[in-house]
Amino acid sequence: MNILTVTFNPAIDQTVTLDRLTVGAVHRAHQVRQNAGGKGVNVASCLADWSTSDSGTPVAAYGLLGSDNASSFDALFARKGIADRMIRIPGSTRVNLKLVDDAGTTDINLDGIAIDRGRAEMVAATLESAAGSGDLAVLAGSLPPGCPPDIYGTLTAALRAKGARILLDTSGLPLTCALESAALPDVVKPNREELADWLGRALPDTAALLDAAHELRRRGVALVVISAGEDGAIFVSGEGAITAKLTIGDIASTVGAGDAMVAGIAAALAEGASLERIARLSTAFAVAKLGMAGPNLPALANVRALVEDVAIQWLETSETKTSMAGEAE
Ligand SMILES: Nc1ncnc2c1ncn2[C@@H]1O[C@H](COP(=O)(O)OP(=O)(O)O)[C@@H](O)[C@H]1O
Ligand SMILES: O=P(O)(O)OC[C@H]1O[C@](O)(COP(=O)(O)O)[C@@H](O)[C@@H]1O
Repeated sequence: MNILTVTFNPAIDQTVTLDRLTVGAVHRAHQVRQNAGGKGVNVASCLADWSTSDSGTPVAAYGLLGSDNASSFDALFARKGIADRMIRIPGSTRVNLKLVDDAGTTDINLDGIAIDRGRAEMVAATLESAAGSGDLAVLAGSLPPGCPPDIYGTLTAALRAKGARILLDTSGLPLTCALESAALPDVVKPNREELADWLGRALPDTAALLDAAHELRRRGVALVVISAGEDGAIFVSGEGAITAKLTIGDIASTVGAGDAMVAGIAAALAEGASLERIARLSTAFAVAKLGMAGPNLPALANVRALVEDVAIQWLETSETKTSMAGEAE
């Protein structure tokens, strides 16, 4: 099997570190760094780090890339052995600003290069011709201006017809369209705020997250993962429901933690893992990435050690759900 990541709207992340961000003030920054990013690119980057392990799976990056500033992407793909299937288009890939101060990270994300339906269809055609039975397609991130907002639903139907499974991580209108499409993804990984936006209600606690996950499961999504930053994440499938969490001391950057988690879910699915292994591996990926500046994993031994440390709590098992349903009858 292969893992195919899809990024219609990649980004170069420019991370500026300063003491305290004050709106309207002049700041002196301590440090600035840039890295090739965007959701599917980050997922591919973490998966490539993991693929040097015994259980690694080949990864290819699909999507669109501005030809005027592609060099950091070229270097990343070459350095990590990621198959580069991104279509170059005229213009510059957006630069997203990440302002890191002692209170956290402030994200300023731009729109991206405007495209027309034809460009989106070119990506779809490349993917359709590459995808095969048992592959996993990771559809990730926002969509650039001009891209049909229902492209993820269209792609899901087409890739499923080729025998691939679909993991979706997006937000806003593309998420709404994908969840209302006739072809639902096999796996979704929204964060708490993205899902709250879609539902139109806050998700303040575990009970609310579990309800929301069940709502998606009833629609037909097999595995629902809702990430909640430092509160960890909830994982719900036919096997039951789990929360998983790991505390970390020093955080280098929270940018890309969700993408690392998606990479961990993909790596676990490639192993044919149980729900608990999915929760452990993806939480370990996310927390391991928090200690790194860009979309990278540390040495594999460190990731494996974190897998053992993840705090798991079972909220439901398939047996408890069946017996509760029986009692209700
Ligand atoms: N401050 C943190 N402490 C511990 N774990 C964290 C922290 N921030 C993120 N994580 C881990 O990374 C995962 C993804 O982070 P989250 O912020 O929810 O995703 P996204 O980047 O998509 O918004 C979380 O579910 C959690 O496991
Ligand atoms: O595609 P979007 O939603 O605009 O997000 C793009 C941004 O998200 C990132 O992929 C990071 O995402 P996460 O922090 O959610 O993992 C950045 O690299 C990028 O700047």
